[in-house]
Amino acid sequence: MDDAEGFLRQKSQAVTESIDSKKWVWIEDKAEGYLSAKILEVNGETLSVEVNTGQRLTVKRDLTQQMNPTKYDKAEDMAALTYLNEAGVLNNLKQRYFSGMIYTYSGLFCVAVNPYRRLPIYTDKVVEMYKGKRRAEMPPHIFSITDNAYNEMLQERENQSILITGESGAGKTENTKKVIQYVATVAGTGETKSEKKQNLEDQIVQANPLMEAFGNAKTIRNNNSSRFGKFIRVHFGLHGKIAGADVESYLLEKSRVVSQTSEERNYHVFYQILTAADDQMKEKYLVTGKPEDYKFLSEGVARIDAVDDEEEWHATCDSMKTLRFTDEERGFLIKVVMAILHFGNVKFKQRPREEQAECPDTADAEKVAFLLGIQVADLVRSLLRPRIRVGHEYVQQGRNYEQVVSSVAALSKSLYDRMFKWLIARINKTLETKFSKNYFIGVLDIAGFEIFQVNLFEQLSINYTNEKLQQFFNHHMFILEQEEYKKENIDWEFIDFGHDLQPCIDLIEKKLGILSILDEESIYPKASDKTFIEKLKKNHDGKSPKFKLPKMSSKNKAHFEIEHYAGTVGYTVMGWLEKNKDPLNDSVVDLLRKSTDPIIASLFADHQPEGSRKKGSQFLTVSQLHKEQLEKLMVNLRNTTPHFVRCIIPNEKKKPGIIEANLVLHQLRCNGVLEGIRICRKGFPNRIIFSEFKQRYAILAPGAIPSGMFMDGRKAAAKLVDALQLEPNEFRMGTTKVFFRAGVIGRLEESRDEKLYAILSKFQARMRGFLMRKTFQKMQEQRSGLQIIQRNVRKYIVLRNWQWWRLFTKVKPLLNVARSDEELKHMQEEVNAGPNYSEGNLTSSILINL
Ligand SMILES: Nc1ncnc2c1ncn2[C@@H]1O[C@H](COP(=O)(O)OP(=O)(O)OP(=O)(O)O)[C@@H](O)[C@H]1O
Repeated sequence: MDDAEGFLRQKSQAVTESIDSKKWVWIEDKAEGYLSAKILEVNGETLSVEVNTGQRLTVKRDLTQQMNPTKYDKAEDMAALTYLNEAGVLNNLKQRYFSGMIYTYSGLFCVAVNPYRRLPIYTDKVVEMYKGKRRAEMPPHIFSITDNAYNEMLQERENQSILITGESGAGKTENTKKVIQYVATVAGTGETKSEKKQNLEDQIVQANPLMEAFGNAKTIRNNNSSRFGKFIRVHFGLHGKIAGADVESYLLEKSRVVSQTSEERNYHVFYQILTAADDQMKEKYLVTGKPEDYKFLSEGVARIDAVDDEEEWHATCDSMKTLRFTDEERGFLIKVVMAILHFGNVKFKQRPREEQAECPDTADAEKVAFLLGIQVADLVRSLLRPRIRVGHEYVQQGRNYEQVVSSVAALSKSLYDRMFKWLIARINKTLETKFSKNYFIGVLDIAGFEIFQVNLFEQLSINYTNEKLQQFFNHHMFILEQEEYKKENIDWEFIDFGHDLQPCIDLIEKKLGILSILDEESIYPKASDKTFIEKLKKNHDGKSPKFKLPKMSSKNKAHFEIEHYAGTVGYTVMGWLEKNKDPLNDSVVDLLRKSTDPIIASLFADHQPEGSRKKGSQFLTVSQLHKEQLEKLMVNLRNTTPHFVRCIIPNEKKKPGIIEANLVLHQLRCNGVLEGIRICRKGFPNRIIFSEFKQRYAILAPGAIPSGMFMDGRKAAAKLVDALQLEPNEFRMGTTKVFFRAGVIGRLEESRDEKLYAILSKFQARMRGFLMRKTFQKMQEQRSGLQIIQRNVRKYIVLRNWQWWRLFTKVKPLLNVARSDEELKHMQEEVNAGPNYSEGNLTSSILINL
């Protein structure tokens, strides 16, 4: 794994101090989320604890959360935690994040925390490592999710989807790109590319930078924020090779085209073109090259640190080339983008004493007309005095200054929106191939649940989408659980967790629900935001369980509240009817439909002038369009096996290594991770196969399973469960596994730890005794040895000066001398006797003499 290793799985997990989890708890803290505290004393339901900051407190047991034993530290799948609680989940994510491990599983979810730094975990080598590996085999990773989806698609012959959600800046787009990178590498067509022809996988990869140039912008939270949702489907042939792709986009943020806050920017492409424009381009598109010269750009910042817009534009052009855009198509995009800038600069004035605006200087309008292929006089007239239909006749209607300015903004927004949709359709055209398509993997990159200070129509749309996606998740989880329970013949009253969300979804989308009342009011000529609120109250106040009116004291001046699964959100009704109707100046649209540029003419082909909208005709409000698109998405998703990725933004400073606990907790709540845990707790989240259960917990009831004789796993497990005296509601016996409610395994683990502790202490005591006895015996032997030595020494000291002894020591050497004289004589005789010596004899004689 090279460098990647430490960021995926750490071999020897740095278990700090092994703590006894029964003596510790988590207590809530405003700043840190949760603090660890040591229990000093238990008084019934109150605990006196010492917090890790040194502070001593008395807290109610209910307000604390149990701590997981250290062996669960940095758990790769949080569903396995003994105590599934908020504090445990937060702590686990935090510990892993600080160790550089950004991916963690939480049951069906893969949670990804934005590292805000480049990690070496997305290289081709890592792709190779994950190829064909099961989820449990490898550390958590987006590659693992993708690979599993890919293999499941091939094995089960089913379409797959990967749903990536999260707040702005949480890393959705980065992870989406990693999914695409993975499939392009693993399942590429392998076609060689040439100067002229790029291979399909490159085209799919390159679609992203192009969409980002037109659909991404700098926001306070994210320098490259996608201001639209997307569902990218990569199609595969029978043998798993890429056979094409398509993209569906959702809810582009149009308001950004005409105004931004002071720290934000318009879409990247505006700045890219202006910065990269050479003299020839400036002349062709009549632009100055300076963002500050244009009203639609002047409110925000012009540059992003460390981003070179000119370079980015070249990259955008390269992507267009890869995707085979013609010069004409590229020109069309530049023309529309620049025309919008000029449109913002057209100046209008209110005529004194008249409800009529005028355009004193048409220079900018001329540029708009030139670029859009229409006549300037027609454009100005249509803006100032549009033709509207009254009954069967058309009449010219004067417009005041505000009306004209607002219709310029609406036209600019709509022009951009339609151009963006054209761009997506154009990308799809290139990614469409003749290869046969058997399955697909769809990646959904969509904004997560939003709770802001002020929540508007946009928030309702996105929260409604997330409510549907969460229902989809709950339902899916329920199906999987049900399948497992059914397979195991478990006695269990089924609950469809998806139903929990139905009342809220009904409140929004059903007949007489919020969206249908909004639509009704949008058609009614005398309706306003106020009448809409009144109608909402009349239909839902006190009648719908999820609809509430805010308390008078509420700070954010919301008009109504919805109790979503992720929390209660107060919505402020401001311009909702207008946003929903999204009216356009039909006269200008008519002009555009007759543009000399065929692509511009095609943009508004499906537009229906307001006067000609008949009941039951194709005209759709914004909310209807969204609902329709969402329904299509849900149908698509229901036909797939889903995989869920939840991205988390760790802090608002865009910096690595910092976790803002409350921010993370809020997201865990909003993105359904905690909801998933809640569901887990309702069922039997922990399950162990019989043999493992017997092996691990037999120690708790030693006599329960007779040793030395065969007993089948189920029977043995049943006997063991019996002996453990578990409540009937705490477990279920399946056909291969025992299922437990949340927390039961934790208790068993604790008892097992206690038992092991007792056995081990006994064992240790015995061993210590044995060792001590051995040491004692040795010491005793040493003592008697010492005594012998001492006795001898003492004797020697006494003997040393005894006269007889001294005489003996002196005489003894003399005895030796007499003996050696005799030997010498004997040898001499031998020598004299003759030369017949053997070598051995000689040597021994010499040695003796020596
Ligand atoms: N896995 C990652 N590795 C390195 N940096 C990352 C990773 N994920 C996110 N980032 C950093 O965070 C920034 C924001 O991520 P990204 O644009 O994917 O967020 P997002 O959830 O798509 O936000 P938005 O909804 O605003 O588009 C990226 O530009 C990148 O700098």
